[in-house]
Amino acid sequence: MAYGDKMSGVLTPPDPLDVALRPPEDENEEDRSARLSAEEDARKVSEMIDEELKAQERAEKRGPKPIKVLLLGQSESGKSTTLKNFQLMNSPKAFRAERASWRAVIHLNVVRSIHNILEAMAEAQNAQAQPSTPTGGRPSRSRTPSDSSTRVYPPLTAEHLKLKMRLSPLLQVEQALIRKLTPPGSAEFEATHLAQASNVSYLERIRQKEVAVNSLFAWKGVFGRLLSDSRDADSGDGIDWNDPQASSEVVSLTIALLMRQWQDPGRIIHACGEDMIRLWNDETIRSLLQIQGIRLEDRPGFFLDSLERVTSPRYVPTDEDILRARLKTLGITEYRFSIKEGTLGGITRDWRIYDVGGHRSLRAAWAPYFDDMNAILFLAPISCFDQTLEEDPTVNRLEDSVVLWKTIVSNPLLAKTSIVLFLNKVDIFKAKLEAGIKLSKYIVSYGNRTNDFDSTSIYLKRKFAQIHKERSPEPRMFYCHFTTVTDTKSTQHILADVQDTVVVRSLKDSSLIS
Ligand SMILES: Nc1nc2c(ncn2[C@@H]2O[C@H](COP(=O)(O)OP(=O)(O)OP(=O)(O)O)[C@@H](O)[C@H]2O)c(=O)[nH]1
Ligand SMILES: [Mg+2]
Repeated sequence: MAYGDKMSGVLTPPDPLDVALRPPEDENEEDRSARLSAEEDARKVSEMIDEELKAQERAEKRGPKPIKVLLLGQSESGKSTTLKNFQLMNSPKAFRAERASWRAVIHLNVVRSIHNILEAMAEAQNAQAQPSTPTGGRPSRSRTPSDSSTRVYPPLTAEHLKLKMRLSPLLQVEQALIRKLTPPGSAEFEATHLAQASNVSYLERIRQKEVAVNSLFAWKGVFGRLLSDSRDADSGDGIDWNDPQASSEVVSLTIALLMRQWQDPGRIIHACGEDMIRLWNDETIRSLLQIQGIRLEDRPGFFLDSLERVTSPRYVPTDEDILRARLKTLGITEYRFSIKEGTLGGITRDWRIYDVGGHRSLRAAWAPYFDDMNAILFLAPISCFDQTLEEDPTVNRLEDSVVLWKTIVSNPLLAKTSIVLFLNKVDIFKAKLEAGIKLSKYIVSYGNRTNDFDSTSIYLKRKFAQIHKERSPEPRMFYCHFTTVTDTKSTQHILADVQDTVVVRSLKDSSLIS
């Protein structure tokens, strides 16, 4: 019997740990004393580690409480982008170690934009196919019920339709990326719910569909491997993607086969790169998008102007790319870091930044965090003055931010909390004003004041300041910054300022300084 309980006759496997640790049967005296001395050393190291952990625990109990900051604002206001700036400032190495994961998100953003274009082409094709509409190269009229009976489209050529066909495998890439990002239970397609609740057109619902990721799911880990895999992806597939001879049918079929074979959707995105560039630079396509009122360049996660770079097999996202990448937040993300406060004799303070989802359906989850925060960083994207909420197309986005601001500043649980306002997306705001979009058309109270940045920004800042003054349960300072949080340089400057303000306030509260 190799092992077991001889008395009962029942075989029980030997404890593998015991077997591994048991001294060899033929151990001599010299080996034995060497082994005992090594065991003694290991015991001492283990005790030292235990002692260090206990000391750390005691220091944490004695030391100052961590500073807690909660990021608030409507969906797409820039909360997660601000969190990324905090990470880039305070843990740049860890931030950059996650580049590979962001590459997948950026690819998803690219595919999403192409998907939007393909849908717009399909709508124009439908219009061209209407029996009562003249075809054969003459402009056609869309007669879909939702909108568009008066739209006149330029005709799509056979070349456009070939491009569309060759790019169709990207829809499978989109699904593959989404599946990786959002395994069952980790996220949801919000638009699936919206679609039933609202009466927006099918096309509009497709455009609204957006991937959201739950912070509980470690999605970044899923993509960690892909970057290194794709680095040496150039060889070995037997296909020369630069060969101009390759016919579209072969490319299309090959891509479909490779979809099954390859785990990295980046390869297919690379294979479709030239076609995507051709599609995006095509004048007919541009005017077709314009007719449908689609401005992809104003949407979050826009990378079509950098296609050559982001579809290259060796693409590694830059810091700016990561800040521009769009992934909607579900749940709550906590980010921890420490800062040495030089002015106070080198005390190290722990910081915790909390990022939440800003979609209306997620705002109920904010309240439990209110009673324990040192500061709220509230983001109001002022560029949205001419847009409506995705979750309720009857509500103006800026109006939603103002109402939300009122609710936050008047909340009694936050009476003693510092609130810092970021009037965000200043770059897009300026571009809209320069393009002649009038603030007064949407914010009627603005009246006939000049439509330049100075007047409009002062007006909006005053509105927010007034609400802050009138609605705060107790008097408190109004901190406000005009921001473009995708611009790391200016944002880090502002965040350093905010960090100082919050520290000073927290020290005043704990009476360490007066
Ligand atoms: N141009 C420009 N884009 C911005 C700015 N701030 C944020 N964005 C972009 O807007 C998109 C949305 O930003 P997020 O930070 O994901 O928004 P959020 O508030 O976290 O949104 P939820 O997670 O849905 O609540 C991202 O693609 C950002 O890159 C800005 O100041 N200028
Ligand atoms: Mg977010």
